[in-house]
Amino acid sequence: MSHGWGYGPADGPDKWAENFPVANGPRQSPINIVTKEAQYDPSLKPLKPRYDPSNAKGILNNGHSFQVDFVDDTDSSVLTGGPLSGTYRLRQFHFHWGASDDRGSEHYVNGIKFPCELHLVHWNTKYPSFGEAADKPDGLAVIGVFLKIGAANPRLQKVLDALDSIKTKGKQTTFSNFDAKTLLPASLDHWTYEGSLTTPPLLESVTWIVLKEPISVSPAQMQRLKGLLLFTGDGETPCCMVDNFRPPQLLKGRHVRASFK
Ligand SMILES: CCCCNCc1ccc(S(N)(=O)=O)cc1
Ligand SMILES: [Zn+2]
Repeated sequence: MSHGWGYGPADGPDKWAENFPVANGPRQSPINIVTKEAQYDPSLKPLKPRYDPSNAKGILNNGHSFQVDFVDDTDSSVLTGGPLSGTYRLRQFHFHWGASDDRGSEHYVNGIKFPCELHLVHWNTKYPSFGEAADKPDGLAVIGVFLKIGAANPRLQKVLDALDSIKTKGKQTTFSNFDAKTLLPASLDHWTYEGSLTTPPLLESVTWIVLKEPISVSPAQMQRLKGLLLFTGDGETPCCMVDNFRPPQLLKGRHVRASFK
């Protein structure tokens, strides 16, 4: 029994507003980033991700992506700087991807799609927990990183190698000693805007920080992502987890700022 939403014709993004009316709200994500309209903001501070590899906890197939979860009961893996005031704790990271390499990312840049997009999810420690922060306008901060087809990325390997043990929905396994910082590109130049979760409950609580520089992924590495299954397996016909991305949403008057000239 799926949790009511997905990415298929019957339960996909065009249907989400039926159960999650905020889908038509004023600050929905993702968006198409039109770089010429992004204003350079010199007041944006350098982005400071400080992650402790020992906080990595587990890896889970949640039925619509897979996520690597982190221990977030102390300030040992945090994000500060950029547009953020205060301290945001790393909670999890996950990916969105396509059935073919011509699509997969959630954000576009000047209409360009990437085959995959990585999201590192953080919550504002002014709130007592992720759950408390998740529905506050300044509750969450997500770093978006584009993946571009090219040379194999050795830093993805440990994550990809773990996928064989979480092939079906609900499966999870331990995943320890992983430095999420190694998934970030050399440059932390970014675009930033106020938006939302890109999956239900689509809460308008996310300060988005989308990095300009992509990281690489090889076609073979992309293939391994596409091998993940949606279903628990028993009885249900297995179906590959692909095209788990929401299309770009209306800006509705929002402005995107750039941290670079
Ligand atoms: C209140 C419970 C919310 C659970 N939902 C988590 C979640 C985190 C990040 C994103 S994303 N794709 O915007 O980074 C979507 C959904
Ligand atoms: Zn995401």
